[in-house]
Amino acid sequence: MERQKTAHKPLIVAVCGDSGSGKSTLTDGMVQLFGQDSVTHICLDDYHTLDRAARMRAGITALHPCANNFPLMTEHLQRLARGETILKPVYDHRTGTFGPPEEVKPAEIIFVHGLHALFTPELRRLAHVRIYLDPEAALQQQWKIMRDSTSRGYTVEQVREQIALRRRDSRLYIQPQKRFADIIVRFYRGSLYYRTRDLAHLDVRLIEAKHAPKIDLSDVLEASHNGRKPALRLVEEVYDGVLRDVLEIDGDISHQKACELENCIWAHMQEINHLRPERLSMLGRFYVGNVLRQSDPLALTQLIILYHIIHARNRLRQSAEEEEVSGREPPASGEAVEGRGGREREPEQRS
Ligand SMILES: Nc1ncnc2c1ncn2[C@@H]1O[C@H](COP(=O)(O)OP(=O)(O)OP(=O)(O)O)[C@@H](O)[C@H]1O
Ligand SMILES: O=C(CO)[C@H](O)[C@H](O)COP(=O)(O)O
Repeated sequence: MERQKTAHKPLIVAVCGDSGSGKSTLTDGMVQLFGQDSVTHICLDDYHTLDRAARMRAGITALHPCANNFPLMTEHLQRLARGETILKPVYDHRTGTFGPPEEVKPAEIIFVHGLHALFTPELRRLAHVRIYLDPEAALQQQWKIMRDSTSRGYTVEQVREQIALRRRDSRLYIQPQKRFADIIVRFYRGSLYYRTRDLAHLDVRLIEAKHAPKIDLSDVLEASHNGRKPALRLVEEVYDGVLRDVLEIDGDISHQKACELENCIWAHMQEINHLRPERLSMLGRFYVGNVLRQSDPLALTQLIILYHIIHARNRLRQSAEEEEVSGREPPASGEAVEGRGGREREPEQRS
């Protein structure tokens, strides 16, 4: 297998969540910002074992582990992590069938998004940054109906049926992955959404795991005061029984304030500031059917996650340099960077 010469060990960012939870929307903006040729982007839907018709015949949903090729996706991520090129299967959502495989080369940042991106211990070990998308359930349903009925060849009624059929598998196989995330991203409908019904003005919560490496947002929080209440707030909240840091972004933040806060966040990422003038408009983009829209809360969310990614990449580079100086082999992915001590609990495996 060809080995790609990358100056640094690749950093893997896993973006996990249920169907229609906003994984592609969140990830695409970050990928476009770097430029499609500068990062590697994998969607794990390509590792389905059955096409749409075969799944229907077998009475299995795409969320069930048996409908996905875990050995192949794991091997491919291991290879990319080693700097090797892979030949990846391709699943075409427009037709519900597989297309010809495609060659994928590793870049220094590898985005992996999918239903099961944090499902196995090995997938979690490979990921340096672990994100889980957990929008309000009614919102996710609205998003999925809109997307599947405009670009995946389903009628609205068929999408509703699919959602009902998948509920059990989502609870058993997808949602338990939440507990392995460094950051859970929760979009939800707040007061401005209810006044305007505009998806560009959703509220967001970024819920951090206790073990998640911290980034310094103190100046951003300071700048977020706008007279009444801050547009960005860091609070402590009990989530899934655990007290966590939660960063709240107000859906009614003004565009001017959002730009001001974005400036503050960019100032923390000097390494990628050259990307900014040309590609700034890539952040916050989402589709309502076929119509392209822009959302300030989404752009801020993507920028904060980018800040985490750049922070993780710097730590990875630093630990690689230290290993080189000490003459030891660099340790494998996630744990080396995060310095996580404890063992993870497994998602519940039921069938
Ligand atoms: N942050 C957001 N703000 C507004 N709308 C959003 C947002 N995220 C997603 N959406 C809407 O939800 C739809 C589905 O999102 P997306 O395709 O990103 O989900 P996904 O998790 O990648 O789904 P799948 O796993 O089924 O491919 C989008 O086409 C868009 O209309
Ligand atoms: O849960 C999903 C993630 O995108 C899809 O439904 C799954 O990939 C199957 O795709 P399709 O419904 O287009 O056959």
